[in-house]
Amino acid sequence: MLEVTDLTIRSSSGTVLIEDLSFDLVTGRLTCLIGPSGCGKSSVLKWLAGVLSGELRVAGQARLHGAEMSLPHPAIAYQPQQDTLFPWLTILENASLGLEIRRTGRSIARDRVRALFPTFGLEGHERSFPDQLSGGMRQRAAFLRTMVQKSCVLLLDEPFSALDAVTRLMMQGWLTGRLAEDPRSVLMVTHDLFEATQIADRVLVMAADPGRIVSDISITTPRADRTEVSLAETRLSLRSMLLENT
Ligand SMILES: Nc1ncnc2c1ncn2[C@@H]1O[C@H](COP(=O)(O)OP(=O)(O)OP(=O)(O)O)[C@@H](O)[C@H]1O
Repeated sequence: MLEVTDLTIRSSSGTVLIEDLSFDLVTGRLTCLIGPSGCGKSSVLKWLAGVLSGELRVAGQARLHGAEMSLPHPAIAYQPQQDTLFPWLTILENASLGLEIRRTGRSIARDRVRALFPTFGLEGHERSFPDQLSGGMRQRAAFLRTMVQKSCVLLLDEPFSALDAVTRLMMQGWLTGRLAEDPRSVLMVTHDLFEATQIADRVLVMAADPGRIVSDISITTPRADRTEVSLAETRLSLRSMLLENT
């Protein structure tokens, strides 16, 4: 389990961007983080990933299985909002980079990643460069790069925002299926309430000025029983919370 305690982030001028944020991420559970634009969702992920701008002032602690962590930490894999693929590397090289950095041998890493290219709709593009692919394909390559890492915590910042509706459903299904086989803690930012209620075990709702958690909702309906209708009430209540806090 990953625990975040009393996270406060201030700008260099002292403005409080995020105040006293505390939450935990349980292994095998997918937590969605929602909230109005600018409330600090990406900043939470960036801090946990160890890539928050150095000019921001941060207080707070992260613990993994009870032990304090220094960030960045190899137990955490991060997919930023932008795909951040290196333009001079092929899609295969980009997608296997996370594994290679963590010392998986190059050919093993590439074989492992190549095997998933069909599932991620990237087959035939192993040697393409990022600027030869659509935004959705680049996002799937970045998602693949994150998912193949063996890290026990995954931070996903709007991982499906560039995907068409059908591909998005396929990737959501793949993610939840993968988590069932190989449980990890997932914190995923989304602006899509339907997505959140379809795949999350829990939804954390943030408000802005300063960024803080205002609601923590567990979704216990089994995923197979989740439909437009069965979770309509949950979506309505999430929407009202967002409207109240925007
Ligand atoms: N380096 C920085 N210096 C000063 N302020 C920053 C910096 N980075 C982010 N902020 C501010 O922190 C706040 C939170 O930004 P953040 O990107 O985390 O929000 P968000 O909820 O992820 O937004 P969105 O949903 O639009 O992606 C914003 O007010 C933003 O302007």
